[in-house]
Amino acid sequence: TEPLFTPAKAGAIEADNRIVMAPLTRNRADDDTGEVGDMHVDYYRQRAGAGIIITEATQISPEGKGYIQTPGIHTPGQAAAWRRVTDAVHEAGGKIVLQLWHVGRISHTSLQPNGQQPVAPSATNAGVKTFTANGFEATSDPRALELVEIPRLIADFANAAKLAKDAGFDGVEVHGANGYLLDQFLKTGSNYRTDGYGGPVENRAKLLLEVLEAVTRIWGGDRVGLRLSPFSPANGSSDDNPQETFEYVIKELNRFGLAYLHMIEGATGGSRDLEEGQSIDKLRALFDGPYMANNGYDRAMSLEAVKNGHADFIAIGRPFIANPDLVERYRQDLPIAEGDQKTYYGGGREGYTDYPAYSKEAAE
Ligand SMILES: C=C(C(=O)O)c1ccccc1
Repeated sequence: TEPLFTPAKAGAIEADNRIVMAPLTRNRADDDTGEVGDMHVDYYRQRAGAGIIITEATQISPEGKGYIQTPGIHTPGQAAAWRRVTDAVHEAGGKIVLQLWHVGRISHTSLQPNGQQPVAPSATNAGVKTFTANGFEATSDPRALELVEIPRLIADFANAAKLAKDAGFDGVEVHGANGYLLDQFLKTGSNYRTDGYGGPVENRAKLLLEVLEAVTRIWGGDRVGLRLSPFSPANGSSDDNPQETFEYVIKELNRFGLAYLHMIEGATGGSRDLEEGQSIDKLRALFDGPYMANNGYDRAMSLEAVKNGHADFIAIGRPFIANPDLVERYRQDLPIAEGDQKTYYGGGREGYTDYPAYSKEAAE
């Protein structure tokens, strides 16, 4: 058997195969309650063939929300709604972890409690757009978090991690990528703080490490993953020296005994090319635990990357939209269906739960 289809452990999480369903925002949660519903139960159950499912990004607090209709994990009602999803995935023999998300400055006042400003390490607008009830809108000017607010922010991550445990997940993934709050603190293009959380990389990495401390205390390191995007410009993120920044961060991760490191290799959903002096392999070599590679992997690349030892797991996103049985299709080398981009974000069951598993008839 191809190593890609053999069982593996991501810390304490036992996976039937090495193919992971990557987080995919689909904007179909109830916008008022932040709760998932019946169609999420079907959507995730249909995809339980993945070795591990990572849920769509899920905000840890009202302040951590940055788009319409993204789900939350900060109220008992949201946890109860997610419990229906995890029960269904487990019944179908799958494993599922929840991605803990705080958007930071990638938000809009209309999405914030009391129409307040989004929060960030510094009062610098990302200069990108987000989706609100009025469609695509420029992100609002954020305010800089006060030093005294940091403990409450860490407590919000801990509260969400606890609720995710109550909801029956097999683990959680901390979202440290794609220009959201934790990535905003890590990178020099968004963190201009002059206190202990800004300036040298040791300071810029402090919040991420304190969040990991809090979340692993609840879950144990072996059920906590972390997603990073060192070289991605997503959501207006940038760093003067990402290779240096992330070599430091990854070395610091090893003390937590994490379930896995989920690495976006290159630009999120885009080019895998790196600049002179940048090396994914160097970063990968610094991490002691299971390595989950992401960004543009197709069947051939996935087979190769696991076989040659580059990765223990391959996280694949968009192909899972229209191929609920992607693992089976890769196993048998069957045709891969294309998803309809018009129904990627927002809407109902169309383009969400109505993609069928492969069948000969449909293919003819
Ligand atoms: C959570 C996201 C990410 O990590 O990029 C996201 C958000 C909105 C649209 C696509 C992706």
